Amino acid sequence: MATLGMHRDFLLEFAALEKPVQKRVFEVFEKFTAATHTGLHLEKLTHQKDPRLRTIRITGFWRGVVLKGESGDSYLLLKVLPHDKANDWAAKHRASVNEATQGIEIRNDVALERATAGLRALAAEEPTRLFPASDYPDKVLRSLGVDEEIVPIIRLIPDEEHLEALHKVMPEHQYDVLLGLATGMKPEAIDRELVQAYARTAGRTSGADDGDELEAAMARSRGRVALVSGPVELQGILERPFDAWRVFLHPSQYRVAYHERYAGPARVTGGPGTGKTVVALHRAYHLARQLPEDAPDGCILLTTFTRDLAAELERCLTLLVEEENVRAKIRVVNVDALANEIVRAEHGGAPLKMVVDQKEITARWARIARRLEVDFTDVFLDQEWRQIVLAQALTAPEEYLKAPRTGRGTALPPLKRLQVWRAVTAFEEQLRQAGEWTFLQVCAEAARVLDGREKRPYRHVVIDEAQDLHPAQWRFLRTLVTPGQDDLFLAGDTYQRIYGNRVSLRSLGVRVVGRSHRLRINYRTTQEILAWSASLLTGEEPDDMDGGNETLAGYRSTMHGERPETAGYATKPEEIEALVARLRDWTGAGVRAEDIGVAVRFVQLGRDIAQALEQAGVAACVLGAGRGGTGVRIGTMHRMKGLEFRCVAVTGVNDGTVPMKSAVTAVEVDAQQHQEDLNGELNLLFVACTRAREALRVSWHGAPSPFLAPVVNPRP
Ligand SMILES: Nc1ncnc2c1ncn2[C@@H]1O[C@H](COP(=O)(O)OP(=O)(O)OP(=O)(O)O)[C@@H](O)[C@H]1O
Repeated sequence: MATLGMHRDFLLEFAALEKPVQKRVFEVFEKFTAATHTGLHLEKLTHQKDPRLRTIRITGFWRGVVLKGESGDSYLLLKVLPHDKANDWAAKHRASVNEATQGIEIRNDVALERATAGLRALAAEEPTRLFPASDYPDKVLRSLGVDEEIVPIIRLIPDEEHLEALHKVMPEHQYDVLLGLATGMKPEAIDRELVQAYARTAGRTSGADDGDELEAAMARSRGRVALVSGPVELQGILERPFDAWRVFLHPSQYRVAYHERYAGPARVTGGPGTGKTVVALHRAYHLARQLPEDAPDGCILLTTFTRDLAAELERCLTLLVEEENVRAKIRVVNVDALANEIVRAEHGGAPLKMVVDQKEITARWARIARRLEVDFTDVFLDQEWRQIVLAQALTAPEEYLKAPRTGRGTALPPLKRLQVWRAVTAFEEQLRQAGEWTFLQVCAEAARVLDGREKRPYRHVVIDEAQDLHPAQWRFLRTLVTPGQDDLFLAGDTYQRIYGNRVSLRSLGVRVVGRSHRLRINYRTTQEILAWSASLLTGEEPDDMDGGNETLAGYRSTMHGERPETAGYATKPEEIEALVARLRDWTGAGVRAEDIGVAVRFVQLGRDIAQALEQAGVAACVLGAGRGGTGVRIGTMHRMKGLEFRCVAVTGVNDGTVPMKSAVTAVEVDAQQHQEDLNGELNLLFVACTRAREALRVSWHGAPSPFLAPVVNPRP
């Protein structure tokens, strides 16, 4: 049987075709997998750079471009284009095998020749070089897979912009390497992430050594080429062309997700949109397929922070895992709901009486502080309770007296600590007497319950959005699975931490040293949106939850689009009116209302916007308002976490609102906490902005948020 490979670009072009044409495409290419390809009419052009590129008729208007292996037994589907464009494409391009990765790569020879002439002329006048030989010797570039034809060209490039102009014409791997170097990655890191990753993730190679170079190269091109085993698989891929993440994992994603076995907890980190969730989903799938046959259903847990995110994970998992018996092995539920279920079962089955309203909790602390005459504010006591007492699971005053208070900015001598402890005891006692719980207490109790049992409920636990979990939640997660091989797999990004839960994984028995991997290519957002959003963070260096610092070096996107738009207004009604007009522009340009997100710092502004949209006849719904809905999605920045939209408008980014005063501890109460809270608020804005795939608009009324200073008044 012939080997059929599908290039990622082919799938993306297929996605944009009309249904009847898609059907024809399937009918044509199905024949390749059915080994009846000999009867297919593959046309050769008279003048072409690569004689192995052939075109095939799909309809009178559309043609496919196929790379035919020398042996005639393997084919790679590359493009589907209108007739003339397909011929033109096939005439100008050439396929080759990369020297470092041994994977297949395609280049536009004609455009490269033209670009070289242009760059030469430019280089005569412009002395700056992006890749001077003194910094990037030939030997280093060649070892990373930049070949002898490309090296002389890139020596002429003056800046990143000119490199980007070559994106679509030079071989993709070589462009990835050069962009990585240009954005600050070290050659060793590129070698590890882009070169070695390919070597380790070579796909199915059956028969590949028997002489067909194309088949072997396709098998080594993970992330760009998917090998298709037959018509059913072909149909499976073509049915959901927008979900390329199911099939085309980048090698740096693949090697993490499909690593055979980790000796202990492992972790994937990376900026927004780098595919951490995608990797977590594939990891769960991999683990489920590795289980012995007699493993019970639901023995792998896939979990995350909130109920909404868990629902999204569940939806994606169902897309990814088609085998029912494998899917049944994975249970998806959010951390708090699972802890609640365990505690509830332990305490007789009745629903737990939860205290969830933060205002109510703070008011209780205030009453206790007054009654006991302790001189601490309600906010201070609440933070001390959550961040020290619950975080370290302290149960006695002696423990609290000795406890380290890292992360808290006010020193507490022993007498003061005893005062705090009295307040904590009173607060907890009040909850106990009323039979009430807070979320974190439920997690702590669930951990206690499971700790006392011999058997752990899960074989593997995969955790998404791990950066926001509190130590009490980590302790609970730790008790769900026996420590050892593949026990915990974490996906998270400390730049997106918005709940101020600083944790040291090591101290919680989660050691990821040597098993932590960072993703750097953004698949969601354009480079313009990414660079703009990242510049908001300038100066902030988050920790990596493991004692080191995270870095944004090499974090990049290969997609391009418009620069984000910023706009300030005198009043709220004016800002909303302009927003409605922009949303109309977007829908008028063909963007579905559901693909538009409006992020606000507090829900009331969201409601005002929803009302204005309703009056303007634009369908909209406020996320988390308890009812589903259609139309433009309006949500608080917290609700935006984990979501993505084609167009995003972040609205009401005013001084005094972002950061939100009430969410930031006063500097007099605790200077360190004050800084942490400010970082949390900045991260929140970053999270909201990085939800946008194609267009981002940020607006305010009155004075703009101080966080916008780097972009609204760019420094010279
Ligand atoms: N290999 C891939 N091929 C195609 N699309 C991908 C790939 N990896 C990720 N994506 C897409 O990129 C987008 C971002 O992926 P994902 O949500 O997993 O990123 P993330 O790192 O978890 O983001 P965030 O931290 O911002 O929530 C999604 O639309 C996803 O489908």
